[in-house]
Amino acid sequence: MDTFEYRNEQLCCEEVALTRIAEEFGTPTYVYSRDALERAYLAYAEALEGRDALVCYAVKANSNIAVLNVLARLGAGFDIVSAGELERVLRAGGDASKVVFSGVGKQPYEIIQALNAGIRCFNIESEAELDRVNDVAASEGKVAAISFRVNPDVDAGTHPYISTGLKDNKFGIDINEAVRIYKRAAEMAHVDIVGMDCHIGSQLTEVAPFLDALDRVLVLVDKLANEGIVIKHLDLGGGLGVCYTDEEPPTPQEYIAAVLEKLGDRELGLIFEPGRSIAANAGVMLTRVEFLKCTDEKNFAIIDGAMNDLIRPALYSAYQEIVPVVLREGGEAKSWDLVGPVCETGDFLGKDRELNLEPGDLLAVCSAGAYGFVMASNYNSRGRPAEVMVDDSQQYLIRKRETLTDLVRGEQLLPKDR
Ligand SMILES: Cc1ncc(COP(=O)(O)O)c(C=O)c1O
Ligand SMILES: N[C@@H](CCCC[NH3+])C(=O)O
Repeated sequence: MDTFEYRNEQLCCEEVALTRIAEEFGTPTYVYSRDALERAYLAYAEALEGRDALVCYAVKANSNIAVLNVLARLGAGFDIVSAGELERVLRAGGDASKVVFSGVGKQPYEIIQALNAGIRCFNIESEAELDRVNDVAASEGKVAAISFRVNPDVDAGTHPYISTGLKDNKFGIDINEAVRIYKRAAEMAHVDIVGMDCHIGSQLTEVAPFLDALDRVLVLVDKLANEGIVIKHLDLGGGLGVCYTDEEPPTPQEYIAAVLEKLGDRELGLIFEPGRSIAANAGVMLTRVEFLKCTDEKNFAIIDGAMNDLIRPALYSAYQEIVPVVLREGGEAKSWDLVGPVCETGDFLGKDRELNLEPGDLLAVCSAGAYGFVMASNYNSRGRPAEVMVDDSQQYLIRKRETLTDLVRGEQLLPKDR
């Protein structure tokens, strides 16, 4: 079954017509399919069956606790980048011992929280961060399990803003410095070296850059072994791309098969941190056409979803398919720019889209399950959208639309006498 498909001219998510969701919860609203999330996670888990391996879903891609809970119930681990994400994982019933903590700027309070929760491993991204983790663990009377994120200096062939494995990116330690830094860490009393990780970028559509990075990382694993430092697990990060339009990225099965082939009979535990490839195509954002405005130059469809709700088109010129929720007979398709109500010229969700539109039409912005709601903001004092999870023929509100009260929560006026 395709997750999102037309039945009787109506776009459905699993067994639920999206018009029903718009009627009940309004627009803009994010809609996720439980089944699609589960299938995407299981594609990784099943490809790794029988191995010492963990699939740590990258929480940043979609951190709604209902989404995390669906994955936790399947036994997923989680890749976090903040204390906030750890809190979400724990509230969602995630197992702390399957959590890895990535990110270049972990704060002392975040390290303490993660140590006390009993996470599996800190993915350390600099020498200064190594010192901090060791000091904080010492002050807590603990030993932190650590891995270094190595920057292998390979070109992931993706958008420059989401490429992370090049020398001039801020991520990870320089691969040429790694032996020295690992040796320093081995001398420290409050860290325990367990792994090595790398993550070279996001939305990769070829296996080759992953394998290039793996080659370089394996050379390092062997060099360390010669120094008596044993790497127990390799964490290859996330990054596998999805189809937004006509991309043909490898499937998780193909990607993992290629990795396993390269690893041969090495005894290394494996961790993956997929985000986008689990969540992106499990979700759409519903939005409604408010007005149509045609000039000599352009046809604008003004919709109720905007860059604050879904920033990828404005930020990366990302293309996401936009399709009608109800297919219309009659009328003609024209080319439209789909623009939101935010006061920015860059506020568009799609440009030059051939659509047959009338005011009031519902549209679905596709592939919006990852890096959608999580990157939403309150810019222009717009409340963030609702989120709904579909499970077979049921729809569940998993995050309420923000109200005007939510918008000013935590703010206060200066005292009257000032
Ligand atoms: C360290 C790390 N792990 C995992 C991910 C998830 O990546 P993706 O959503 O491309 O799978 C990211 C984001 O790119 C990341 O920075
Ligand atoms: N937010 C990005 C991906 C960033 C990946 C996080 N390291 C996107 O929408 O494509």
